[in-house]
Amino acid sequence: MKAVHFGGGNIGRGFIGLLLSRSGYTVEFVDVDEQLVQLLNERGQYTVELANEAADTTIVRNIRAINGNDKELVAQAVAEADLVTTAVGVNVLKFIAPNIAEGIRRRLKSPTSPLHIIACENTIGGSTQLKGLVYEQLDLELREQADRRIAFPDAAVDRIVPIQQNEDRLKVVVEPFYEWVVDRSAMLEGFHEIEGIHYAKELQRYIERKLFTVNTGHCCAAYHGYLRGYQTIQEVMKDQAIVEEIRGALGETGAALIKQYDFDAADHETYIDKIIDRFRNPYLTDEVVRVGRSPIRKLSPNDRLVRPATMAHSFGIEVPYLTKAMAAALLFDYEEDPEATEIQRSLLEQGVSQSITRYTGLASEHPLHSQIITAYDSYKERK
Ligand SMILES: NC(=O)c1ccc[n+]([C@@H]2O[C@H](COP(=O)([O-])OP(=O)(O)OC[C@H]3O[C@@H](n4cnc5c(N)ncnc54)[C@H](O)[C@@H]3O)[C@@H](O)[C@H]2O)c1
Ligand SMILES: O=P(O)(O)OC[C@@H](O)[C@@H](O)[C@H](O)[C@H](O)CO
Repeated sequence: MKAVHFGGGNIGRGFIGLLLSRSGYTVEFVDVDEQLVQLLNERGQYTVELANEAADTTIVRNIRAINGNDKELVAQAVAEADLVTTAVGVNVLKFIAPNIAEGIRRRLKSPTSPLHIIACENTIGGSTQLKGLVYEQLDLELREQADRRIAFPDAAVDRIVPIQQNEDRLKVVVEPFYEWVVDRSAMLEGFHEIEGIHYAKELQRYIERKLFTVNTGHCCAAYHGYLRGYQTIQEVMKDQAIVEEIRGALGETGAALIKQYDFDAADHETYIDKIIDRFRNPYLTDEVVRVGRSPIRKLSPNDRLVRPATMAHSFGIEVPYLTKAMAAALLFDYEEDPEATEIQRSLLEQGVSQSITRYTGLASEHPLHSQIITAYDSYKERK
């Protein structure tokens, strides 16, 4: 069995590649990083180390790689694959879609087996988004054929994999915890179950619980941590005042999730505690600027801050901690992050009120809008 995985980066190697290889797949990574592609091909294997006391190690074998710019090779790989997965970043999906579409075009010329394409990105409905981008490239007849033979099941993936600082360029240090949930209802008949994936009937509750707890908490840590000058999430978690901000925000998202999905309140509290412990993992060094990366994406209406806040607001739940985290996100002025610099330019040229509307979608008359401004002004004064 052959899996083609787009994005041989941290989560690609440290989680998706590892699980697929363990399940008997030959994994072909597609990446635009030439050096990475060359090394993966030279060695045909890499090491995954767990961030625990024993530093447990696994060698991932049966892997190779192709350059994402080689359109011909990528399309052919997709045409012949048994499974396609991605972990490139949600904003990159549009760049890989044309090659996936070409692969599908070739594949549909003969009666091959069904294909599942799973986007493992931190977003709601990532595979559905990818499907939309791929279908834009196909004519109606091919789309109808693809509807019968190609599926795009949505997924939620959870494992903290920081930016790597190992001497060995291919080695990845990952936290021990992992969760990969895939929408069972979207799988085509006869699919081969992958060991370690939980196939769930209703994915929405899993992805929202993950994104609005793990990722909401994580970005609160990053944005408040950045404001106070910390470099790593592990340092941030030693600051009790920030831990209170995180707990406050997760109390708000938790209340909304419990109302929306009827989660058991005690179980959800345990889920939050476990996540906060994961952020503290002393065997990891996770940079604040990685976790805070792409603040425009993180402030967008359907992402980890605004969506749970509007959801909570619609249930009559107050969200002072989430609005404070949004204000802190606006002040994330890390110069190497193009989205951070774009926000800073907008704040300078358009002012805070217009920038909030532009990035969060919250109109100036929305009650949360003024709360963000109040928090922003107080943080700005302290800066
Ligand atoms: N790292 C984590 O803890 C984690 C956990 C869960 C989900 N995710 C999600 O997984 C995705 C990837 O995150 P990451 O941390 O692994 O990032 P990363 O930067 O380490 O990896 C992304 C990889 O994609 C490659 N890439 C970029 N453009 C490409 C293209 N056009 N074609 C092929 N490859 C391309 C990059 O070269 C890089 O190797 C993101 O959506 C992220 O939100 C990350
Ligand atoms: O990848 P992002 O930029 O959406 O979010 C940064 C981190 O919160 C994220 O990568 C987590 O480490 C991961 O989602 C844990 O499962």
